[in-house]
Amino acid sequence: MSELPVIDIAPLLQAEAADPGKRAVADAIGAACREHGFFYVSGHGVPPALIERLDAASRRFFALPEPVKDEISMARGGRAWRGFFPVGGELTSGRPDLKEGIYFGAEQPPGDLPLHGPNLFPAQVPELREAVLEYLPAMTRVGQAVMSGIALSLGLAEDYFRTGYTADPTILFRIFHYPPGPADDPDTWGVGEHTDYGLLTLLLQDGNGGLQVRTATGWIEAPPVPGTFVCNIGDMLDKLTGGRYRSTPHRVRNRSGNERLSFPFFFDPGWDSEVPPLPYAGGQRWDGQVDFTGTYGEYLLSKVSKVFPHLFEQQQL
Ligand SMILES: O=C(O)CCC(=O)C(=O)O
Ligand SMILES: [Fe+2]
Repeated sequence: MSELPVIDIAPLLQAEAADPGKRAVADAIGAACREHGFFYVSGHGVPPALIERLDAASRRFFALPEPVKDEISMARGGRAWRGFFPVGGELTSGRPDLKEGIYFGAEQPPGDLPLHGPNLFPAQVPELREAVLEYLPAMTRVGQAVMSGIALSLGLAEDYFRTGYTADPTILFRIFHYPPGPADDPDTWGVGEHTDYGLLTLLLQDGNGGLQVRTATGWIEAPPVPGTFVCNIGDMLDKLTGGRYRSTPHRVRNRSGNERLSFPFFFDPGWDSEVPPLPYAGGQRWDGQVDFTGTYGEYLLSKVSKVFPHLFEQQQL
């Protein structure tokens, strides 16, 4: 059993749901955000069959030989920042991670804007494209619903974010494969300790476990709970709330002996949006503010450059 709460967000997905139902969910979300900044989301409405298709297609992709996977390597994704990276290719806190993965974002036509453009999908696994393109809008809906609960919990109107700086959210989606690793090498992590940059992360993980969360009293596991996503607060929401809603460090080590897959979906402010302080609401002063000026896109670019320094130099973003 996990120490992190499971919150059924179904009322937040209903446009006409009675206020008291939404309010109770929002209160649970607010409490979880203040406690650990981590909770599980159930009642999210994403079909289990879609999740199964996504998982199966991803396993087929990662089982392909490396040269085939390299046909969609990030180097070919250019400034759009999409595609495959091999084990050790991504740095967290300056160290290579024991994972490989694929970066995706909202599917867009080619253009000059960094982190925007078409996704790279593997020709050998056509069903991956279908599953990802269905998953992104399904998760965007979940992201908006959780943000409506967060808005209510902050004393703001339910649609504060949805009609504001997440009206056209920045969506990043990744699929990670953690091969079974040297289980207890103290220096080797699937993902090293870090916090997430933005507003919300919604993580689908398979049954293998391995995600750990740093609490005031030490590291705890966030084990898989069937039918849920793990939701955690990013740095931006932490800053906006003056640290009341926590962006909590977490890390991954795959000790299962199996191939672990995870699917983090990042739900963040629009690329061109500025992120002003939250208004006075519900009798509460939200005196936090983000520590950057300019747009969310500029902030994100400065972060991503640290994770893939080589690519960043090549692409001259
Ligand atoms: O793979 C996981 O379980 C967590 C991944 C993660 O923390 C991230 O991508 O930010
Ligand atoms: Fe993370």
